[in-house]
Amino acid sequence: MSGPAQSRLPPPPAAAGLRERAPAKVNLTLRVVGRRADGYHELASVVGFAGTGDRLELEPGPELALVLRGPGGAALAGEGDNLVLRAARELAARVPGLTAGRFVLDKRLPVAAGIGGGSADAAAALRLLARANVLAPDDPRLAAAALATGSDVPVCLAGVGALMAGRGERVTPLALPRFGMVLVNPRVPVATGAVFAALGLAPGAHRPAPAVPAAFAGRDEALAFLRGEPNDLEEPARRLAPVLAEVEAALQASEEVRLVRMSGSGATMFALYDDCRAAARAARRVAAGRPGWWVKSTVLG
Ligand SMILES: C[C@@](CO)(OP(=O)(O)O)[C@H](O)COP(=O)(O)OP(=O)(O)OC[C@H]1O[C@@H](n2ccc(N)nc2=O)[C@H](O)[C@@H]1O
Ligand SMILES: Nc1ncnc2c1ncn2[C@@H]1O[C@H](COP(=O)(O)OP(=O)(O)O)[C@@H](O)[C@H]1O
Repeated sequence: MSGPAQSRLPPPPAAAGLRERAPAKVNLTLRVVGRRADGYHELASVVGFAGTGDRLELEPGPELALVLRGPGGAALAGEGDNLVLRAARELAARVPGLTAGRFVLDKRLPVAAGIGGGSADAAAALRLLARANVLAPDDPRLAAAALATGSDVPVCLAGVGALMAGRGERVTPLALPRFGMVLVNPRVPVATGAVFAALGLAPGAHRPAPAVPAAFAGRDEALAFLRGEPNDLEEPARRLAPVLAEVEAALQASEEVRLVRMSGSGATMFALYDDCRAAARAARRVAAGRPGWWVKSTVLG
């Protein structure tokens, strides 16, 4: 594999390559249960995946390259290293002779939004490289490359509902009921590190980890659990992004909504509904008169 190149134009011809979806990650709960000596925080988070996300293609070949497309492609083009390239390099460092190739990222998710868009892209890159190089999905080098790329990449690599623990390296699958869901991002980017810093937890601190059921009997049982387990990053994120109060109010205005909460370090908020039609109705109402916000009606699970 030779050095990476990153470009936006010209658009490539239709790739005859491999394709993967990179779904948005949603932290349904997020408890910060400690802070390690290295500064990272220990988490306990129930994570689900949306029916919406980015899309990534790979044309296998000797060169590592990335082409950015889609509504969010331009914004990322000016940035330094993309997480797709970082993940590929982390895997190449662990798999001698890895065949890489040209990635084409269709960037649809808002960036720095608490829904792990970059982590989902990195995980999709690892899945594509695994397919191109005939690596087993449980090859430990994939897990190691995922964690070296970012704390959220292991759960995105699993790509199923899960309890995420530690810095993000412990992922235990957890079947979640299906919900209609609306994601709203007010287009205010929030840096993950800044939100953890604003939490102000002392190094070495410990809090009790929540007891998480092994399974949920249905939506009502899941909601009863979720309502009792908040997102500990929501309060510091609200201080950094006061617009979150407006987002919450807009989502709470629907009579059909079952739960409204922030995902990850924000500023995307999610709302859950019993079905897709209720979610679509709510999304239309929230989007009306707010052209600057990203509002997406989708599903959880
Ligand atoms: C908060 C979460 C919840 O799922 O999601 P996002 O809001 O980013 O989507 C994740 O833990 C984010 O994971 P990720 O975005 O991969 O974070 P990383 O790149 O590893 O770390 C970014 C920075 O966040 C802080 N960080 C991250 C994870 C963690 N468990 N403890 C931390 O303290 C550190 O300051 C680190 O330098
Ligand atoms: N493919 C990518 N998609 C999104 N962000 C990326 C990507 N590659 C690198 N980044 C960088 O990673 C940071 C975190 O992005 P993202 O994963 O969208 O946010 P979050 O961790 O809050 O969910 C961004 O600020 C951006 O600079």
